[in-house]
Amino acid sequence: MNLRHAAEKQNCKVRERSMTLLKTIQISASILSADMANLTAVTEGLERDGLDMLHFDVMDGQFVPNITFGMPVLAAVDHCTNLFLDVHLMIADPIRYVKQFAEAGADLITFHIESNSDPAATIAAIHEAGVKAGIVLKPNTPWEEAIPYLEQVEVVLVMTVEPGFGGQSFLWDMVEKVKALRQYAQEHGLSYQIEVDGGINAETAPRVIEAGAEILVIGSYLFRQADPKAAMNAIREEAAGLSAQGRA
Ligand SMILES: O=C(CO)[C@@H](O)[C@H](O)COP(=O)(O)O
Ligand SMILES: [Fe+2]
Repeated sequence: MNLRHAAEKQNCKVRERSMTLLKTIQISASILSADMANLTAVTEGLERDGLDMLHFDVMDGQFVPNITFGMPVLAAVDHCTNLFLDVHLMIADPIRYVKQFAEAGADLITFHIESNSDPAATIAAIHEAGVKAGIVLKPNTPWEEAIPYLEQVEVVLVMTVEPGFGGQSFLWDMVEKVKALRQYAQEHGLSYQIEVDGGINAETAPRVIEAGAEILVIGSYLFRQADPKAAMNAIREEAAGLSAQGRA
């Protein structure tokens, strides 16, 4: 019995997942900062609050110094939510696990260009599994290294902290990287979306939105909020304001 079948045995609601990768700001909540003992309740609360995606930070203790969770946690959450599941693989050899994460319910799989897997083959494997694909760039990796893959991916994830841990401070230099990737997409008629991850909060969100980011991963800031719905809406309103001014 595969993971999907195992999880289907749980009496969770039937998925009716909408395609959420639209040209609007999307908030992806990093469950790294969530109360893991109450993940189902946390997920249901955020879904009610209008969250767009759930972000799974998968770490293997090799590619990054931390270890988190894998397919079983994803599969369990998948069958209890309609939210779009955004899986960020911080693992040494992502291509080995693509099929398993797809079966566990991933809607988007992003992997690091700095990992050991061949990027083109990994993107192809993700697409073959019926999942959207994205490449991730660490802060010190020049954005130009992504150029050979930009026609193939749906998402480019710009790390705005060093991968490995939640709760770090935003690296302001990364705003220029987002701008460069947005400009490249415009100049070449490409449709990938730019996701940013790390240190996103009410102060940094407007700056990355202005630069061209459309998917914001938010962990510690969101889970610190007494009213996450209000916090998400404030960021969306700010984005709408920037857009109305022609700044986003
Ligand atoms: O991928 C990572 C860290 O490696 C992130 O997804 C963080 O978990 C985001 O957390 P905050 O910086 O928002 O607390
Ligand atoms: Fe992440």
